[in-house]
Amino acid sequence: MAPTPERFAKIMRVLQKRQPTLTVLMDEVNKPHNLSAIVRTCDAVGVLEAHAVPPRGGKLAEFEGHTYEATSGSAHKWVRVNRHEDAISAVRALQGRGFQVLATHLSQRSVDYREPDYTRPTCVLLGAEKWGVSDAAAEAADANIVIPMFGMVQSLNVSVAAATILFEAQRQRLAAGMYAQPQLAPDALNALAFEWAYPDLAPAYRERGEAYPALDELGQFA
Ligand SMILES: C[S@@+](CC[C@H](N)C(=O)[O-])C[C@H]1O[C@@H](n2cnc3c(N)ncnc32)[C@H](O)[C@@H]1O
Repeated sequence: MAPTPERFAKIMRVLQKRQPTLTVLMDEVNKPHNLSAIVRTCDAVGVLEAHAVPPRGGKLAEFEGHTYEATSGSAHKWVRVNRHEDAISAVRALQGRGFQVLATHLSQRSVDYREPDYTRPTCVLLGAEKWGVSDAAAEAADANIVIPMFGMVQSLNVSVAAATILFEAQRQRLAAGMYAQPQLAPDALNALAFEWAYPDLAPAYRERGEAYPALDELGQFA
């Protein structure tokens, strides 16, 4: 079914602000409501796709499926979560794609989370609720960041920490004009627009190996 013009305009507005160079890597974040809340914040900030190492012993179906839909408020539909086997290989893969990886980790080299330049391609590495980011993953990261804490409790909830850091990234990127013009390449933007606007039609195109329709000069799919 074709989306209403209003719905289609909203899809285009959102995609024009998506930030393919900003992401998170969730390392064994194991509470579904935390995963959902982080994905929801990713959507709000404009993260295009997120990354996760599923908790050990957790069921893949739970991680990829419906258990985190409730808290995400459907955000999981708009932010793809890529699965990785382990944190170190995920960090290396993201660095290989040009991302600086900022591990949320208290160490001798930790800096205040507001110090890094988030206009660079950036991945924020978030740790598991119980044991945080491993020392090995923190070492593999390009920098370690912390949100200063002045209370009796030592750490924040992981989804709260993610939101705090991602909105600092949003603040810096807004100031740099990165939401004022599309960060996605035109072909990628058009493909996502078709997938979001026609979720019932897009799979058949992919199965047939056929290119999606192009946007015409009116910004509609021909
Ligand atoms: C509950 S904390 C983990 C606590 C764990 N006992 C530890 O020592 O790391 C879960 C995750 O939230 C994030 N986090 C919590 N407080 C933070 C802070 N003050 N600065 C940066 N990240 C924080 C980190 O990603 C952390 O791995």
